[in-house]
Amino acid sequence: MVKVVICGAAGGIGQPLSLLLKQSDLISHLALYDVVNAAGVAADLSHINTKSKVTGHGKESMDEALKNAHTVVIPAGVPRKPGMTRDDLFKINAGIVRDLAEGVVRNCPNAFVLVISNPVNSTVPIVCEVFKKHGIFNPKRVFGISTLDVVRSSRFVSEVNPKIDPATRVTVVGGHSGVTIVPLLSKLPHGFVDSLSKEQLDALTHRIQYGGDEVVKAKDGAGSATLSMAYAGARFTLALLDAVIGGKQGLIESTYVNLDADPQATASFKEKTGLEYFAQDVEFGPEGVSRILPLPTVSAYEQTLLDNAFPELKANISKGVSFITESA
Ligand SMILES: NC(=O)C1=CN([C@@H]2O[C@H](COP(=O)(O)OP(=O)(O)OC[C@H]3O[C@@H](n4cnc5c(N)ncnc54)[C@H](O)[C@@H]3O)[C@@H](O)[C@H]2O)C=CC1
Ligand SMILES: O=C([O-])CC(=O)C(=O)O
Repeated sequence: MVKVVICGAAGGIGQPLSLLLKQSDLISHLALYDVVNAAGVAADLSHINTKSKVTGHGKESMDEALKNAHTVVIPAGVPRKPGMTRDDLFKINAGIVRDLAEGVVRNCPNAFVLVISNPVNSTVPIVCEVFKKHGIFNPKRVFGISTLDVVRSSRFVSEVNPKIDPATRVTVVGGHSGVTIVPLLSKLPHGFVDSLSKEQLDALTHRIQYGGDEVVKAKDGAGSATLSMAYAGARFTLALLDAVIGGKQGLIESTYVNLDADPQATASFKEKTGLEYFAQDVEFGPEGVSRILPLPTVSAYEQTLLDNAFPELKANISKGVSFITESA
């Protein structure tokens, strides 16, 4: 029995994400939780003739939704409007994510938890701190979904150089906001980076780091990326399930994790940077994180991007941590 719960399932991301996950035979029960309209979305999806059962759970039924879940995906919360940063969402989304994490503690303490709600750089530490407080923290099972940064990088790179297939994976490290998003383009084939002028490389890097803003601006007050995020979220969730349930080996995705998920691999990085969380390529295994891949040798250009990312990332992490440790 593989029960996957989507928290925020009736939202802009939640609906298409639920639709994509409904297509997977790895899932036997898709439980849709939202404070509004969960029943309607569930009734609609439940008519699709794939294997999983679909149930809807409204405002008062969080515990019922989360009971014995295998995997919990969290796109609950408010999205940005033009002029806002992801950090501006902290005020509302921090409490939403904390309450959902408390629900996980009560109902499915061994679940894999996949966080989409922004600001991811802070909401993942919030989930981890709630779990630490209750003595159930397993860093191999909590993930910040930064896959959209990888998806965008692949797409934008292929637009700059049509020789590069849009399915080519780009390693993106750091975090999920502005300067903390660090694409390692020097690892791409066909001498990709060397073929670009400094201006072209700057423009491409900026487009990847601020891709979210393009969508926020185009939607003009009606929210942020939902469809591309649902695609990225489904890709991540299904890769994890393929490894955990399907036993597939060698599956790798960039994801924002607590570095204790692989203490040996990350000890010297942690000591050098003082960071407890970082997005990096992770290989999945039956326990979730099987290993965190070593940070590849980076170019001087990428080292500067990393140096710019570290202070902001550190501030985002401590904001999330103190939200839990300094509350009564
Ligand atoms: N990690 C990433 O790459 C990305 C993250 N996001 C983030 O995802 C979040 C959701 O975005 P959208 O789906 O566009 O927003 P939305 O407003 O369309 O949907 C959010 C849903 O969450 C529900 N919700 C609110 N409070 C809840 C609670 N306490 N429990 C359960 N459900 C609750 C709402 O009723 C709504 O249906 C935002 O924080 C956004 O910034 C968006 C795009 C990419
Ligand atoms: O930009 C936003 O607010 C939503 C998001 O995280 C993204 O599209 O990468």
